[in-house]
Amino acid sequence: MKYDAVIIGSGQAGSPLAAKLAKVGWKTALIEKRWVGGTCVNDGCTPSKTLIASGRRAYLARHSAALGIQMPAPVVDMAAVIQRKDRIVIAKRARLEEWLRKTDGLDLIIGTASFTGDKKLTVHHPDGTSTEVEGEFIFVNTGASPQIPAIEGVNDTPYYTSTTIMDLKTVPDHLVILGAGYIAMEFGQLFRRLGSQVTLLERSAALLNKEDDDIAGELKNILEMEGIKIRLGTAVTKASRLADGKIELTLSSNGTSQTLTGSHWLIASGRLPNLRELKPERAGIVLTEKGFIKTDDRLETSVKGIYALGDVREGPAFTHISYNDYLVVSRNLLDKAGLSVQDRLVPYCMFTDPELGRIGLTEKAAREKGRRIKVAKLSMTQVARGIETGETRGMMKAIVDEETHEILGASILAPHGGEIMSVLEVAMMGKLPYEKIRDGIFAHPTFSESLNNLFMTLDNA
Ligand SMILES: Cc1cc2nc3c(=O)[nH]c(=O)nc-3n(C[C@H](O)[C@H](O)[C@H](O)COP(=O)(O)OP(=O)(O)OC[C@H]3O[C@@H](n4cnc5c(N)ncnc54)[C@H](O)[C@@H]3O)c2cc1C
Ligand SMILES: NC(=O)c1ccc[n+]([C@@H]2O[C@H](COP(=O)([O-])OP(=O)(O)OC[C@H]3O[C@@H](n4cnc5c(N)ncnc54)[C@H](O)[C@@H]3O)[C@@H](O)[C@H]2O)c1
Repeated sequence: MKYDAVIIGSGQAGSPLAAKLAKVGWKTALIEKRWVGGTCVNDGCTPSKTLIASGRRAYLARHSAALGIQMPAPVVDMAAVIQRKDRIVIAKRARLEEWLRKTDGLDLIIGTASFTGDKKLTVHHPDGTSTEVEGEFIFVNTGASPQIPAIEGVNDTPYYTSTTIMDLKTVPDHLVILGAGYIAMEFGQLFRRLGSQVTLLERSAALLNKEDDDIAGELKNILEMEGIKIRLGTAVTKASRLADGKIELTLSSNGTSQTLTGSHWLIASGRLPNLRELKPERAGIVLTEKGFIKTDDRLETSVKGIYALGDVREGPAFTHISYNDYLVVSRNLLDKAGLSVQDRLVPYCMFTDPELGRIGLTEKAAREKGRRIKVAKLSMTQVARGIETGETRGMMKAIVDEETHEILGASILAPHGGEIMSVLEVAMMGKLPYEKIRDGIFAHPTFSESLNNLFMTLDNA
């Protein structure tokens, strides 16, 4: 079958791109091997944030006495927690599938695509049949999957990934997590709040080494205060399953070796692109050193007419970035917009509690670039809204250019940190000098109002 556009993977770029191209009259095929919606809907943002909401309820119930409300200790009904997550995920996936199937000019093909040549693919369907497909344009949005490190014994030791752990029917006694990145932080806090003992094992000496030390340190304190153990500079050299079903990990740290036993093991050490089945080499697509698809800044691969979007490229792996990739590609192809992914603002939010909302440069990145900067900092203990709601953990931090006073970046470790960060993102989009935020009127008493106070700290700096 010949198409104008063939899109492989129905992730956060593939689905809207397929619908958009079909709508403007391109004969379009969207090939998906599993479930529409990809990682975000089925294994990522939607299920994890749904579970995290349950964890937060348990936490708030346990801490309500501080606000004068006495409650019995919460009982976690894990089966109900998982059922709620499944209901929300299934409904979201179903809505998306209905929309795709109703889109005129779009064929949703269920099966696994493999290149057979330049712009040619075979789709292997679940029933064992296959279809040959050809596209004038091809868009790869196949996403990424958990990376499993080559640790001795890993294949004979039961482990969970971020996908499989979201189907647990009982709360683990002791969850040991390999890694201390986004997934480890979010899931570590979630399971601690549901009642698990939690240990994070991170091989780097520093936590979240892309973030400023004060921010990473503050978050570490917050998680440790909740009872999570974080072991930095720790490598796992061997894994095994004990006779009682527990897992045993051999750890190496500072030249010494010791063992750690847990009831469950979650591997959260990064993700690798889904390319094994796709076989991009058959189309002559060049990969990066780390094995992701290499593109130019308009997302075209080394083969003209073949594009790569989302996590399958090397770059920030977020839903909103994949969606922005779709906008860049579609607007360039359809409107000749000349958009590029270079220098785009990349916001992100780690959904710990408090959240870490981030945008632009950190202090350390700005200094490494030799930028002349001022740094504004405010503890959440000084934020009126935080004091009133009993949520004073965290801090706000912003980096401004010493000369132009433009905001270069912000780290907001606070309740609703992602939302507060977005206020500063808009200021950055408009290239506002920080004084506009310092003197702007925000409703009282909101968290965002304290951005006045954050930038006031620069008055005497
Ligand atoms: C636990 C977790 C939590 C996350 N939380 C957040 C968050 O809070 N915020 C955020 O911004 N990001 C979050 N992310 C990251 C986010 O989910 C991804 O960056 C996002 O989904 C982008 O994915 P994508 O569009 O590149 O592809 P995906 O959504 O991964 O879709 C790829 C699709 O391609 C299909 N596919 C693969 N190979 C083939 C093939 N050969 N043939 C046919 N189909 C194929 C797959 O089945 C899949 O459906 C999270 C990720 C995880 C794992
Ligand atoms: N809120 C969000 O936006 C959100 C939430 C979850 C996941 N995600 C996305 O999913 C991606 C994957 O998350 P992740 O947590 O798996 O990866 P990550 O890259 O965020 O963190 C992995 C961590 O594991 C460590 N590590 C790697 N190998 C190790 C080993 N052998 N032993 C000990 N530590 C090891 C790394 O040093 C790193 O700190 C993220 O990069 C992010 O893009 C986003």
